[in-house]
Amino acid sequence: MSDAHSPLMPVEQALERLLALAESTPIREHELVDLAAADGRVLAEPMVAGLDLPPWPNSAMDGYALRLADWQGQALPVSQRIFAGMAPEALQPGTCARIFTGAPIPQGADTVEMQENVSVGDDGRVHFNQALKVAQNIRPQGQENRQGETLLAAGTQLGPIELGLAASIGLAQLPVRRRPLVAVLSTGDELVEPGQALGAGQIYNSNRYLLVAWLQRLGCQVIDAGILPDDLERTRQALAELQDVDLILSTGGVSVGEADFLGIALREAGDLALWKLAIKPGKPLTVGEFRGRPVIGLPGNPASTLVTFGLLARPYLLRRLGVEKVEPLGFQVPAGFTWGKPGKRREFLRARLESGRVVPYANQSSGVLRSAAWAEGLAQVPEGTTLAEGDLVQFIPMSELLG
Ligand SMILES: Nc1nc2c(c(=O)[nH]1)N[C@H]1C(S)=C(S)[C@@H](COP(=O)(O)OP(=O)(O)OC[C@H]3O[C@@H](n4cnc5c(N)ncnc54)[C@H](O)[C@@H]3O)O[C@H]1N2
Ligand code: MOO
Repeated sequence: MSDAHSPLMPVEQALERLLALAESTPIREHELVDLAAADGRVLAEPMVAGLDLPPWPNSAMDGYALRLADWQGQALPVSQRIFAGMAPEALQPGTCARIFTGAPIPQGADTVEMQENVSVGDDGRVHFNQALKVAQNIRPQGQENRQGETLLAAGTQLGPIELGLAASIGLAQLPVRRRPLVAVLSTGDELVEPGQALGAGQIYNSNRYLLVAWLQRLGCQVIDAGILPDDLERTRQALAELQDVDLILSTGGVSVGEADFLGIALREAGDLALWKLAIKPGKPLTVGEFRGRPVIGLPGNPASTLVTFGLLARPYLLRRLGVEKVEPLGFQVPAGFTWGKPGKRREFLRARLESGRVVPYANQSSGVLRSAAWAEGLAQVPEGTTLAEGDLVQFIPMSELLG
């Protein structure tokens, strides 16, 4: 437990602790899934090529294949036509073969000339108009990979590129870690589901939709536990219904308010710590366990939910699945703004790139989710610093966080 006067925890330390927790509760079970269903899943074993790719030398151009040693400048007759998908015969000595892109090079040929550089005589013979070099325009067998090579490490997050690569070596299914089962809880008597009428003092529950969609992108199976009422007994009942989940992920009720029934109910049968992080938005974060199940409680302000999930809960979940590289890629961009007052917390500004400079959304309140919809990424203003225009700031594209 930390009190109001304890120092704020640097985000690096929070991440380190969460990753250590993740490594102590890995989700190891595997399943085989069809490629078409494997997007967003995490590879459970190294992906090893069972064949050379390409499996045979093939033409990189539409043109003519010949054996360079057979050619002393004379026109060559065409002895066969080879389309992609055909199995050619060996090249007859003293001839060339008409060949198309992707078609196998016939045995005996070692050079391909593109059709733009030849002329075909009335007798059908092919005149090669330029100097030729052996192996030109030929994609050699195994140029992409050799049989037995590991193409993807275990722990790789699968996306369109990895799935294309798996297909290219003929794999129809891949072994992946099972989907983490995550229960999403929203807390707050003020919350109403979209589609319903708003009463006095009520707002729509936006965090639930943000998190459910995001978790699904990360390959999680989500139990949507809905909105918890600000009522201790009903909160206890709702928690009791969560069986065998890998993570209880809540939003709201983690600050110092008086209606933190989720926190009370979780503590009765678990162990929770309230961290105060040196980041803005996203200062309060609850971390612990309930009946042996891990719990992460994110702050309720929507931009705080976004930042803490993206910077902390996402890497935590990925590490539980064995993903090594869990931190988002960022790069340095000149600031298109000034920052006059050094802060105690590192600011993660919802920002855009305009003419190569970082421009923050005008209203950075943690209650304003629109700031993130407008933004292309998060720009970091380190704690204790001021910034002049043109100073470099770290920028994390939103796309790095969302998958
Ligand atoms: N006295 C103090 N007050 C607050 C502190 C503090 O240190 N001392 N910290 C502030 C910071 S920073 C944050 S962040 C918030 C965190 O609040 P909680 O996580 O306890 O969340 P709530 O109080 O339940 O809600 C905050 C805010 O977000 C709205 N909300 C909550 N859930 C949702 C949802 N599912 N969809 C949309 N909006 C949601 C809620 O209505 C509140 O407006 O505490 C500060 N206070
Ligand atoms: O940390 Mo809170 O998220 O600043 O509003």
